[in-house]
Amino acid sequence: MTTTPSHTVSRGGARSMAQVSLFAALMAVMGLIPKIDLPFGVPITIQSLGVMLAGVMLGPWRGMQSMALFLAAVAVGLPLLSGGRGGIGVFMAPSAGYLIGYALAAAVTGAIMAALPQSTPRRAALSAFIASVLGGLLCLHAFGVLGLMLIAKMSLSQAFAVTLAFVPGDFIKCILCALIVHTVARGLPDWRFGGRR
Ligand SMILES: O=C(O)CCCC[C@@H]1SC[C@@H]2NC(=O)N[C@@H]21
Repeated sequence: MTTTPSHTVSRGGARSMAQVSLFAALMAVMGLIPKIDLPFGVPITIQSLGVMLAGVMLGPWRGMQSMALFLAAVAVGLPLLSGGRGGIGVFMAPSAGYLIGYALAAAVTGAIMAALPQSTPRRAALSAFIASVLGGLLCLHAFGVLGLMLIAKMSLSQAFAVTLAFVPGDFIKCILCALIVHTVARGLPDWRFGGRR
């Protein structure tokens, strides 16, 4: 019978925690890049690329944890959202649906990434693109639309029109995510995208 030494387990756990923290920190760094404000209260921000990256790089569970950690830091008042915003009030603003969606979209992105081929850098990049479009774009926007309807009291068609404005930019982020995965897959061939075992 083979047993796993306890130090191996704790080393894996520590590595996992470090990766979760790293992607939460990456979101904070992305928050330093200025947002572009649009009239309806939802800014253009690079942070949605961080959501996609957390999902494809860490997988559903740890990707979601990293976003939850980031959102918890924002909720307690750290000014980590683009433009230096933070505090519980941001979860009552028109963009709150997107914010809540960060954690769930990372989970969906990660789950899709885990299910798709990644045997070569090119396949991993294509899988990352598909996972980002479905999770980091479609799923995130679904939460955004829900938030706009519940908080900003928009109709479904108004909320849909608002979210459509972000699609071209977010599509470019999906391409960037795929390019980053391609680079990581070439440089770190052992990396398990989507948290695959
Ligand atoms: O910082 C916030 O208050 C949340 C902003 C949410 C912005 C959403 S995320 C998806 C879409 N893409 C963007 O660039 N902006 C919106």
